[in-house]
Amino acid sequence: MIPVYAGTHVRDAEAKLLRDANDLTLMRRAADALAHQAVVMLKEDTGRLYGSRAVALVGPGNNGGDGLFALASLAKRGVHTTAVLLGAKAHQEGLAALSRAGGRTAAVADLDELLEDCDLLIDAGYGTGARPGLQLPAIPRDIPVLACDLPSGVDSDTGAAIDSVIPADRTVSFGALKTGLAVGSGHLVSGSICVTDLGLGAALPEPEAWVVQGDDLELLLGREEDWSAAGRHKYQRGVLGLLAGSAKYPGAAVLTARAAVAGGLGLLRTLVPDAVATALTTQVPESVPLATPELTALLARNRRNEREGAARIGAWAIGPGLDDNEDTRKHLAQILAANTPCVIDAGAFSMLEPGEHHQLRILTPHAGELHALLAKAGVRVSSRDIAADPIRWARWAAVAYDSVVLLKGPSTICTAPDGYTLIVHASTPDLATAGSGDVLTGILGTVLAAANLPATPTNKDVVALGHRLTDLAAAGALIHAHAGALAAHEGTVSAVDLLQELPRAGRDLTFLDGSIVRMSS
Ligand SMILES: NC(=O)C1=CN([C@@H]2O[C@H](COP(=O)(O)OP(=O)(O)OC[C@H]3O[C@@H](n4cnc5c(N)ncnc54)[C@H](OP(=O)(O)O)[C@@H]3O)[C@@H](O)[C@H]2O)[C@@H](O)CC1
Ligand SMILES: Nc1ncnc2c1ncn2[C@@H]1O[C@H](COP(=O)(O)OP(=O)(O)O)[C@@H](O)[C@H]1O
Repeated sequence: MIPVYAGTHVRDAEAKLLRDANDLTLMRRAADALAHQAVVMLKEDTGRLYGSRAVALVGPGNNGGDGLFALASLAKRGVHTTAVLLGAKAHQEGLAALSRAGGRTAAVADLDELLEDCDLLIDAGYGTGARPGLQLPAIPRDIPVLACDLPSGVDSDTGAAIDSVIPADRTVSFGALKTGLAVGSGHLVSGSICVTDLGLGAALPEPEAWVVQGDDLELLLGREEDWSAAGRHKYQRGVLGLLAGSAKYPGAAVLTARAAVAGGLGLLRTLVPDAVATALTTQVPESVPLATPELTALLARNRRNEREGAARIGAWAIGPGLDDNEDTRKHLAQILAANTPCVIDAGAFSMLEPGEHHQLRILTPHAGELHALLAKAGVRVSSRDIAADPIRWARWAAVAYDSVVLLKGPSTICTAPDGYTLIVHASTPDLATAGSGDVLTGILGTVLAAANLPATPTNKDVVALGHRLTDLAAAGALIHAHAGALAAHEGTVSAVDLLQELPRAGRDLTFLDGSIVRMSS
């Protein structure tokens, strides 16, 4: 897992380590890393270094200073370098270094002409010190862009980006991975990210979150396999209850059920309306229907069997395609009262109330659903605001609903009520396809059912269990994302394609590092 820090915290840590305002130790390290990546990109794009052309947008602060020192280093290696000064002032030592190395400066008015014959644009405009109201020049899409610390126009604390943000092909993040590069639009415009260690160490506070990598799966699942695992019967492998589907959305229940079964469940019990039952019987023959009268008896028996380590239903997946009506409200109330761990999605949100409870719950909204959940809890925030600062609003909902929240989107954010947060990156935008979320709910249900969690956490272990649940949520999102990557490799992605890739995805992940983030020193 890669730790993530708010950009302003990294900036504070850097300031703590410097002896005085003229100390250039960290800036030189940052500039070296930037120049190194510029060399790599120039060689990749042009096949040569000597005689290639690099232009840098240079802002008035230290971000611009990094850019000037990096350009100076490129100029010494035979690159034609030009610094386009964005403000009235620029880093003085950086300017002097560039001039000594034979680089030149130009005004913004000259930018268009310079870009006509440019192999690489270094965006050293604004970094962690950017304030709202930036004015940025437009950059043609076909020019390779290397961002210094973060793309200009991205908020390093939240991932919000202004419309004129300069998207990068590659970003060199100094000192640590910043939140603004890990989530929201910032994640989408950063290209591949290279983190450069500046030795900030103890000067940094606790990480704000962690980006999960492909090879973290085993750790997140926390399975302790021993010889006895092979002797488990189906109830011990995990039994999932499914409350989903409606006459309008029968397919959602089918997708969730198929995902749960494909994930390696012991048994699936399905509580679905008649309109869905036939589809389930034919399309998921492994599932066993659960009739309404049986539910009460089974929930009661569950409590007894739990003590014997073989719960009749170890977890519930609730919501895909579900209708808000009297019957489903009654079933939902019964299931929630039984305190079994559950994943709650889509159609169930309108029937959910904020407040404390004694149940392990994962809620899986997208930004629109999070908006509605927060509104019900008295928090007025638009979907747009949520997209601009997703960690913050996912945390609000986690507290308001006393649940782990898995906020869906290009970066999936899993957060516990105490703020513990994991981020999972999708490796393909093709995951955003109808039914993809239903598949995720099925995967999460299986992961929960297999985890053998206590039905009623005591106050003593509630924080630790919140973390465990967050880990499991991230594990599910990781498997889902990897199934998406495998399906995308074959062509376009549908929810059924995801289902087909699921068995391979879980197995692969033990060996893969699917991250776009690399650590370097
Ligand atoms: N600290 C360190 O030791 C290290 C820092 N490092 C690097 O420094 C970066 C942080 O540097 P920074 O703090 O100087 O801020 P930066 O992002 O250059 O921007 C500040 C300048 O922009 C201006 N400005 C801002 N918003 C504006 C607006 N809307 N419209 C107009 N102007 C605006 C602002 O103006 P002012 O507020 O002064 O009026 C100020 O002049 C960091 O990302 C990393 O790259 C590395 O070298 C490692 C060591
Ligand atoms: N731009 C994107 N790139 C990658 N993954 C995405 C993107 N947008 C959404 N996703 C993922 O796709 C899935 C969509 O889920 P959801 O919105 O619930 O779909 P549905 O309701 O149709 O099943 C989620 O796992 C989400 O994280």
